[in-house]
Amino acid sequence: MMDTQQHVTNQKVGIMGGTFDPIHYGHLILAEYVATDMKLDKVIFMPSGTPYLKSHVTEKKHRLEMTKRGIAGNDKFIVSTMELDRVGNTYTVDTMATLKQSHPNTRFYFIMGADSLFDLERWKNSEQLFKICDFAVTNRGGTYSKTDLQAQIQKLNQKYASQISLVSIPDIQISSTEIRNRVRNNQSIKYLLPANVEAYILEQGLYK
Ligand SMILES: Nc1ncnc2c1ncn2[C@@H]1O[C@H](COP(=O)(O)OP(=O)(O)OP(=O)(O)O)[C@@H](O)[C@H]1O
Ligand SMILES: O=C(O)c1ccc[n+]([C@@H]2O[C@H](COP(=O)([O-])O)[C@@H](O)[C@H]2O)c1
Repeated sequence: MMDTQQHVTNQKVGIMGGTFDPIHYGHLILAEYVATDMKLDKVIFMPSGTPYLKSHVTEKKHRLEMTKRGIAGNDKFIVSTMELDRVGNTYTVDTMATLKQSHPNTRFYFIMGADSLFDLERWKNSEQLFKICDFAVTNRGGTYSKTDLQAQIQKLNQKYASQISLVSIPDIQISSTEIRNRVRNNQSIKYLLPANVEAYILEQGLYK
């Protein structure tokens, strides 16, 4: 696991969780906007080890390398291998409980898109998760109306006393699925993700 200890004591820290298969500008813009709006000191990109709801996920070493390349050049962004190193299905509650225990004075914000918000109650031990960390959520490509999002946030905040904030970002329709499909179909993925990640995908022959 990367040593995050020295970076995150007594701070406000975002956790940008994802499969990152591959990382793209949607993830990066989301993390940057949340960091700015919530005045975060750091954002930890946390590639999921075994995302139990997804099938055919690319090897961990490739997703880690792409994530490292994707965040390069942003001093606020770091990568943790905590979930990649853990054995078994990846549950956010385990990650956040471990982080909270080792950094009791740090305020953690789990960052996510609206699709995740509507699944959140079905995540493992979500009631415990709501108590351990705050959430920063954004719309995703205009999928939900602002009213629906606000209603869902209000519902969860009332039911679980959770702290979920809505952050606005420009609508970005990019998804990792689309990038994988485009590579498979020999279509360009330029400008959907950082050039060094694109180069890595092509060098390694991923998603063919
Ligand atoms: N374009 C985007 N705009 C806003 N949020 C996004 C965007 N893409 C991903 N996210 C959010 O980032 C988090 C991690 O996403 P993930 O790594 O699964 O990427 P993805 O593009 O959704 O991948 P896939 O297409 O394989 O499902 C999720 O909470 C997701 O909602
Ligand atoms: O803990 C859970 O039950 C859980 C269920 C689904 C997703 N998550 C987390 O949500 C983040 C985004 O997931 P995904 O599958 O959209 O890449 C990632 O950090 C996952 O580990 C967590």
